[in-house]
Amino acid sequence: MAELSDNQNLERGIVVRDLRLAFGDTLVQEALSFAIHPASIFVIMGVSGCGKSTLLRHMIDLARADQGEIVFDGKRLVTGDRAERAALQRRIGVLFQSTALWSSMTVGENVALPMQLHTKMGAGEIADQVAFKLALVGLAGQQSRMPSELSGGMQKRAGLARAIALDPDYLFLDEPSAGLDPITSQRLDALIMRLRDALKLSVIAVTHELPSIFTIADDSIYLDNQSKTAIAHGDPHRLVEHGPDRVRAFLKREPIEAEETESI
Ligand SMILES: Nc1ncnc2c1ncn2[C@@H]1O[C@H](COP(=O)(O)OP(=O)(O)OP(=O)(O)O)[C@@H](O)[C@H]1O
Repeated sequence: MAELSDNQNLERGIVVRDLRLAFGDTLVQEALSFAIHPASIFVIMGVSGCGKSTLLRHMIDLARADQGEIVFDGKRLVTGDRAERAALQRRIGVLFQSTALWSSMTVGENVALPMQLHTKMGAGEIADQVAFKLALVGLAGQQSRMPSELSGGMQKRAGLARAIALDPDYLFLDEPSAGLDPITSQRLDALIMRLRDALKLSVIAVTHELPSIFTIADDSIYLDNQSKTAIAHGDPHRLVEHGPDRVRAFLKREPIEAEETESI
């Protein structure tokens, strides 16, 4: 992890320093230090239960670590005052695994909601923005559909349109391809990369879908279940050849050691 030292003071982007994640006395991960560059896709990977979602929840300020810090564009997340944290929240878009569209609202109303709640935009401007965001995710003209009428892949796209409603700089995705067939999953990967490029988004994705990892990740971190810390950081194409044994096994889908299997 020596390369991290070069990235510890990003003016733009996210820096995580010496983060410790625990539930009471139960350690999940510790000594996590890494940097995420602007307009890149960073994948958090590791076997089930290693702490990927827990790390993501800390990074979007839904949980507080007892040690370490998370810095967005040079500003510490945890010690920032309320106004600063609220401003930062607006720059973060999140797509949870469940997508969580409001089922009683149309797709258009779902995407409009963050703008109604957090901006002073008028109805016409919001309608324009909704149309623009839906077009960006390949759902042009789908405003009046109900979420239940959409396929799983379309629901993810609608969730993405809502996640980017406020033009965030950071987009967090928790298992974006979960439950999707391989083709739909591939299309979602292409969309995520398009959003990175078109909107200069920094995307932070939790996933253990190997095809997705190799397709979308500019950079990645592997959270190890045994040592409770990150044991690899970098481009997955490099890690699959030159990473530690457990990381190569994970990326090659080879059988993992018995002690690790027991904790799954
Ligand atoms: N609220 C909680 N209270 C106590 N322990 C928790 C809580 N949430 C998660 N854990 C534990 O923390 C560890 C990490 O969980 P987490 O969900 O972050 O893993 P994950 O890598 O995202 O797993 P998966 O890939 O299966 O979603 C697990 O051992 C889990 O049981």
